[in-house]
Amino acid sequence: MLRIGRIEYANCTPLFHALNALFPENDYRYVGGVPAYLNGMLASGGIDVCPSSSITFATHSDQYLIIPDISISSSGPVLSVLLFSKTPIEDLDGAQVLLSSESATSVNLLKILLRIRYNCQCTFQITDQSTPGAMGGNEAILLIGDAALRATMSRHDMFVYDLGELWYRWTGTPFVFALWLTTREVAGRRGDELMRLARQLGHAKQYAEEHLEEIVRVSPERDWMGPELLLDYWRNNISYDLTDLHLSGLKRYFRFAAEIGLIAPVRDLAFLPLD
Ligand SMILES: C=C(O[C@@H]1C=C(C(=O)O)C=C[C@H]1O)C(=O)O
Repeated sequence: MLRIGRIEYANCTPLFHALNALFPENDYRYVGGVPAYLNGMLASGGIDVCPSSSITFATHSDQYLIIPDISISSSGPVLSVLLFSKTPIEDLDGAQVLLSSESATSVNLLKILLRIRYNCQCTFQITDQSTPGAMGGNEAILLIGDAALRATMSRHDMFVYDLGELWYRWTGTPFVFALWLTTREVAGRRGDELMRLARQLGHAKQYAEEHLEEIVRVSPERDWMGPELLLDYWRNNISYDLTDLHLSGLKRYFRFAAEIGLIAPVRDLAFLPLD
């Protein structure tokens, strides 16, 4: 039985809903959590495969395999990866910035944007705080996932920067927040099951795109986001694609990350073979 990590954010709801609706016979075991937790579970062998922070691949590119044709990404605003700041981003030089403990990719994206794009040297502190109001004496806070969506719906008087949008305006390429990753070790033992899952994810992706209105009616996020905003988010912000253009954005992100010493240079992307 494959153990699959399930990110408990609104961005994943359509895909997992579709996977279960299309293939009810699957005996997958789901393990829910935030990305940072699931990244750790995949690394320690507690799960076999999951949508993982994309930078996870880069940290051990000899150990991980990418499931082809699927991601969590955006080409422009993503709506759920947001920097809330008391000052304009270009004035953050010397400031201390709080970083969501749930993230691995977006925290490094922010570091790249601050250093390379805005020429700001900041200090960073990881936090479990999930509202912009809780940043105390710090200058800014990075929130991801549902915490970011909730924060943007509440009242505040801060500058808000959408990291998907900043990246797209800067580079002209999509940003890949999450890749579906497995390990070479699991692929050696359960290659057939992973290939079947990869095929099912392809179908689920298409089904999700075609049934968003149905899915919104039964999704738990509808209660606090409202059906219109949730549909809009799925339709116009979140994408599950992983095209060549996405991969060029991903490689550019890895190059920037290596340039400022966040990771070692990544030579090649490695994919799960599909036959
Ligand atoms: C688009 C998002 O991207 C998420 C950001 C991640 C990260 O920063 O490590 C990991 C998985 C994604 O779900 C989001 O948070 O909504």
